[in-house]
Amino acid sequence: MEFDHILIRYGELALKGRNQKYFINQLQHNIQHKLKPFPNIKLKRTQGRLFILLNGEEPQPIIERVRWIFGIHSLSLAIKVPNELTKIEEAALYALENSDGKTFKVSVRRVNKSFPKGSQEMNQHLGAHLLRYTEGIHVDVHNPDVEIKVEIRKDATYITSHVIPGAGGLPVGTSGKTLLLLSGGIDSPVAGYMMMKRGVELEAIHFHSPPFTSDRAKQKVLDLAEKLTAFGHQLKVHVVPFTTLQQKIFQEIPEGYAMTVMRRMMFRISEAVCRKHNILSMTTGESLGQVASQTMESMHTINEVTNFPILRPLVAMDKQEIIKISRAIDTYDISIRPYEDCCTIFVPKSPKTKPKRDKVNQFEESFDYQSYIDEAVQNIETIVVSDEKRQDNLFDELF
Ligand SMILES: Nc1ncnc2c1ncn2[C@@H]1O[C@H](COP(=O)(O)OP(=O)(O)OP(=O)(O)O)[C@@H](O)[C@H]1O
Repeated sequence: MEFDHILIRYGELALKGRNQKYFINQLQHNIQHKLKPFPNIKLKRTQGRLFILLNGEEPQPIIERVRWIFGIHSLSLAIKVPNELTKIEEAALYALENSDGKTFKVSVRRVNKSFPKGSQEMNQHLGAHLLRYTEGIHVDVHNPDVEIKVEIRKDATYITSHVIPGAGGLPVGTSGKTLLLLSGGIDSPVAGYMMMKRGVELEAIHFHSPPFTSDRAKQKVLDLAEKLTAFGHQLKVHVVPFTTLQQKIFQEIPEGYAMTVMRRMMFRISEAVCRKHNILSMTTGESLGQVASQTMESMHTINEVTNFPILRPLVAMDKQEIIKISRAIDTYDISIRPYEDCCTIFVPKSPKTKPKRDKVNQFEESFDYQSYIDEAVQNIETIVVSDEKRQDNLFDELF
């Protein structure tokens, strides 16, 4: 006897009513993708559950990959036996003996109503059986060390003990797509992660100003993107050549307003990329009050240039909370590598904290920025970062 399956529970999905099928199909697709390196295993779907049939594979590396897939509520190693009482008894005993529990409880769910014993009767029967064949182990129905769960289904019975928490959220791909403005800093990768957790697929855009920002700075962004693929499949990173436009801004716009204009140009370019790739929103790592450009007035002035939704999942978070997540998703060490950001290189030490829309509009009239935008968009380099190299999704701290 051995644990030969992994049972996957998908909590929040159960609430999605008529859309449930669509959500589960996407979840199944995402799991299948992550399990490509294990050709022997099979993924099966029955009412309300997904099962991974291990076919002799070691379970631990598979659990490590699967538990980071959004939409999964929890996982358990499971033993599959025929719907026969003696087999169920044997498997329940194996599950209990392979746990460290000193106290236990049995919870039977009888989905298959043609099984002759009811759930309550089975609880008592299996509880008594386990007590008879073990020593020094007691029943505790309120706070057991281990809960032996028995699901009697149509095809077979599945017995589990430990419950491993999953990543929660919604399957990536079920909530549309957003364009993540990905700098090399701490915040924007965290913002990307938060959106993926709500089921949103990402493409990323990065504004690069060579030779003022180096290849190292670009590589840093690609490394961050690669970390984010742990939660999805692949990530397209659109690298925008930003030097000419930035230099022009620096020449034409009064110092205090250069930062605001630069952000507005970023959103204009991002919107063009969204339109081209059929993406309906943009996401930034802005958090209110964190720096001069992230005041309410500044957001108001910057937002004026686009009517696409700008999602700011970190807007009300403290820096410490953001850092905690960035450590947990393993982007922090990359984000703190020293690098040059296009925003900091050209921009004055003291940008206006309360930039006004009418003033900015007036300043922007000083040059034909649209031609610079068009040129930047035409020369975008798109790099696809995939999750193929990733085998080790070991971010323990969040859960
Ligand atoms: N070079 C860039 N390329 C793409 N997006 C950028 C770039 N610079 C800034 N952004 C976007 O603008 C947001 C605000 O940037 P800013 O530099 O003001 O803040 P930050 O707190 O340092 O953010 P981060 O830690 O994400 O760099 C970033 O979170 C990111 O979404």
